[in-house]
Amino acid sequence: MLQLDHIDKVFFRNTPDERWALRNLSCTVQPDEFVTIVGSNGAGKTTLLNIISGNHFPDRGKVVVESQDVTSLPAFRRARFIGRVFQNTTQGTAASLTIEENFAIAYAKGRTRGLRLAISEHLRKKIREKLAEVGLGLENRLRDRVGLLSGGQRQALALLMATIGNPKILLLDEHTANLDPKTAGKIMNLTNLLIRDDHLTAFMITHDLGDALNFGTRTLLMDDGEIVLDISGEERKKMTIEELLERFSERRRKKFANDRVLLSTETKES
Ligand SMILES: Nc1ncnc2c1ncn2[C@@H]1O[C@H](COP(=O)(O)OP(=O)(O)OP(=O)(O)O)[C@@H](O)[C@H]1O
Repeated sequence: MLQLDHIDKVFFRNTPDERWALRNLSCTVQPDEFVTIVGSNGAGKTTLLNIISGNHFPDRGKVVVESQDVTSLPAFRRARFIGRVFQNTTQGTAASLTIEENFAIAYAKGRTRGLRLAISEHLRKKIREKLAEVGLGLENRLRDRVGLLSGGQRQALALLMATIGNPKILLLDEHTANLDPKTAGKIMNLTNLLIRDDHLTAFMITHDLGDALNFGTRTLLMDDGEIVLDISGEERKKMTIEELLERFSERRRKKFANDRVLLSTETKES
């Protein structure tokens, strides 16, 4: 489904500030896989999503989606088959537009024809059905401005908008990090439902090691531009947070360092 082949991404190459965000990174992901990504500070997690989405191009290596080499395809051309949701709840939606106008834009994204923002009855019905499934009471508020909604409601909208055009791949960049635990739980349930029902191949960056192991089907642990651990199946089912951290230390000969990850682990333990 998705193949990342020997990817290097270097910022400020040949300057004193040279940064290797990704180093010779290879990874093959099958359809229906839901990959959670955790890593140390500056490990390259967001850069990895940017390489998949086409927001960044690799300095070396290939990105292949369903046997098509998309390495040099820009983000707007990939929007047809890739949806993305960000950490910032205001980033995925336009506050000054109504719910249905936001959906119309999301639906038109990546399509060469039908770039009109007019909303057909068919689309309106589809939006209502999707919103009703979420259970946030938004299905009867299609003409409300998105700026009036709560962070959780906006993030639910961002998720539905990212998937309304039937993408193949869904990228989630800490999309629950700015929400309170209860709302984050609801958004994760919705995420799971959408991934399962729409048969999406998904990637989710999280700073919560528990979520990384509990959600999805496979976990990548990253450090310094590389995948240190790639866990799935029975091994993953049995894996505890402590074991994950131990395995990291064994491999890298250092302690795992991500302030936000360690903070969220400590908060849960106390
Ligand atoms: N646009 C950019 N310009 C210059 N350097 C960048 C850029 N984006 C990322 N980097 C650098 O590349 C490295 C990887 O960054 P990235 O944001 O991918 O890491 P991350 O794992 O998502 O980090 P964090 O968990 O701390 O958010 C870091 O050293 C970062 O400073």
